[in-house]
Amino acid sequence: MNNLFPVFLKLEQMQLLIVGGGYVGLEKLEAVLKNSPDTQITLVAPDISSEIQQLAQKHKIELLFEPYQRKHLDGKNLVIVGTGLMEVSQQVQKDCRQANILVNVADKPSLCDFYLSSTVKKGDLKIAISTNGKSPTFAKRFREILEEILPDSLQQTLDNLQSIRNRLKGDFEYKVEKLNEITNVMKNDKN
Ligand SMILES: C[C@@]1(CC(=O)O)C2=NC(=C\c3[nH]c(c(CCC(=O)O)c3CC(=O)O)Cc3[nH]c(c(CC(=O)O)c3CCC(=O)O)/C=C3\N/C(=C\2)[C@@H](CCC(=O)O)[C@]3(C)CC(=O)O)/[C@H]1CCC(=O)O
Ligand SMILES: NC(=O)c1ccc[n+]([C@@H]2O[C@H](COP(=O)([O-])OP(=O)(O)OC[C@H]3O[C@@H](n4cnc5c(N)ncnc54)[C@H](O)[C@@H]3O)[C@@H](O)[C@H]2O)c1
Repeated sequence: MNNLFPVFLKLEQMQLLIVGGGYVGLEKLEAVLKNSPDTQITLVAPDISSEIQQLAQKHKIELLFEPYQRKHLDGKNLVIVGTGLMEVSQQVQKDCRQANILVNVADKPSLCDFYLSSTVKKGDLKIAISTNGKSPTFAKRFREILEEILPDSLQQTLDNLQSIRNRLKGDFEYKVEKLNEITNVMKNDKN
C-alpha cells in the first residue's frame, strides 16, 4: 500500500518546533531551511550543537537550552522530533496527538503523521520524492539523478507559460484547452 498524500506547505507562514539539537536535529533543520529559509522555528534541547547555533544567527530560529516540555507546543503548527531517545519521542508524539498538531519523528515511521521527502528544485519547479518509507537512500539517489538531468532552461519555459497564461483571453475551458495544446509538445510522440 502506498497511501501517503503529498502536499506543499507554506511553512514560512507557520510556527515549527524542532525537538533535539544534535546530529539528527541539524539534518532536519537543514532540510527545512533548504526549502523554506524564513520559517519561524523554535528548537528545544538541553545541548545544542555549534552548527545549529551558527544557523540560528542567520535564520529565524529561537533556541531553548532545556528539555522538551508540553508547553513548547503552544502556538505550534508542526513538530519535528530528532533526539534519538524513544521516551522523548513517544512523549512528544502523544502530546502532539492530543493537541492535534502534526508530528514527524525522524527515522521512526510508526510515530510519524508525515514523512520528510527528498526535494529537487529547479527555479519554480519543485519535485518531492518519497519511497513510502522503503528506502530514504533511494530517494536521495533519485534526487541526485533528477538534479543532474533537469535543464536550467526549465525556468524559462515556466516563465513563458505563465506569461501566456496571463495573456490568454476567453473562458476557463478555452484557456485550459489552449494551455494543453501548447504543452502537448512535452508528451512523448508514441503516446
Ligand atoms: C528523504 C529524507 C528526507 C529528510 O530527512 O530530509 C528522509 N531520510 C533521508 C535520508 C536518510 N535517512 C536514513 C538514511 C541512512 C540509510 C538508510 O537507513 O536508508 C538516509 C540516507 C543518507 O543520509 O544518506 C535513515 C533512516 N530514515 C528512516 C529510517 C527508519 C526506517 O526506515 O524505519 C532510517 C533508519 C534509521 C536507523 O537505522 O537508525 C526513515 C525516514 N526517512 C525519511 C526521509 C522518511 C521516508 C522518506 C521516504 O518515503 O523515502 C522516513 C520514513 C521518516 C522521516 O524521517 O521523515 C532524507 C534524504 C534527503 C536527501 O538527501 O535528499
Ligand atoms: N553522519 C554523521 O556525521 C553523524 C555524526 C554524529 C552522529 N551520527 C548518527 O546520528 C545519531 C545520533 O544523532 P542524534 O541527533 O539522535 O543524537 P545526538 O546525541 O547528536 O543529539 C541528541 C539531542 O537530543 C537532545 N535531547 C536529549 N534529551 C532531550 C529532551 N528531553 N528534550 C529535548 N531534547 C533532548 C540532546 O540535548 C541533543 O541535542 C547516531 O545514530 C549516530 O550514528 C552521524
